[in-house]
Amino acid sequence: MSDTLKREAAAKALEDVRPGMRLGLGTGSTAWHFVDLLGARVREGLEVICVPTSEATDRQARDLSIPISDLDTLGALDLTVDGADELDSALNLIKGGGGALLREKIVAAASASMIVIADSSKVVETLGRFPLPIEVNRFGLGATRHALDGVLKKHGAEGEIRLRGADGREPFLTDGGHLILDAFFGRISQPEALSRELLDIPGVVQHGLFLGMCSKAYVAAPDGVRTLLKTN
Ligand SMILES: O=C[C@H](O)[C@H](O)[C@H](O)COP(=O)(O)O
Repeated sequence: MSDTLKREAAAKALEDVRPGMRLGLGTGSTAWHFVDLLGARVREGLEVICVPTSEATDRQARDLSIPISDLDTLGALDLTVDGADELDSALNLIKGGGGALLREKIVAAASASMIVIADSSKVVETLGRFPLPIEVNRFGLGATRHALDGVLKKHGAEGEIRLRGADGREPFLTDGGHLILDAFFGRISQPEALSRELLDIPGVVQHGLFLGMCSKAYVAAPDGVRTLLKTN
């Protein structure tokens, strides 16, 4: 996705921001543009209070003098704007390509609504082409992988599970100090059941399926930005 398209989707989401809102700020290269544009509006006098979903977004927002708070102080938010790795027509998502899925899900769940900004290449008929990020505790990794293998098999996964960043280097660590396992499903035909089964594994901290959380998506393409709304 070109930066121009990312910025166009981000600019559209900015139109939904009202003075006084408590905002969740997403993570990733598309959310970066939203935070950047929001920073310009804050400089012009827009009053909002924001909760970032990662250390990276926290740094970006502070550099732009965007007022920052946290969920301990605010408890609930009005709106979260975030990117996604995949979205389907029901606005179910795969997120976590950048490893921020746990904080992103906590912040989105605390928000009255969630808007996703993305380009049209992220829209899929069935989720699962993008490897599903699964955040796991370091302790008991072998047992967690073993349990995950069973879940992947049951759901007809086309591929395997990979520990992120582990190819000869230190594995990738999330902001919460956990590991990420990327699971290659190919297609996820029963996302709700898969979500429950993953969360039933004690070593799984969270996964990147965001089901029923997103209310609206702005999808940018060369011929303009489309608005997708949650139907159910
Ligand atoms: O962990 C990262 C987030 O879920 C991102 O929002 C997601 O990976 C999309 O990122 P990008 O906008 O860079 O494609």
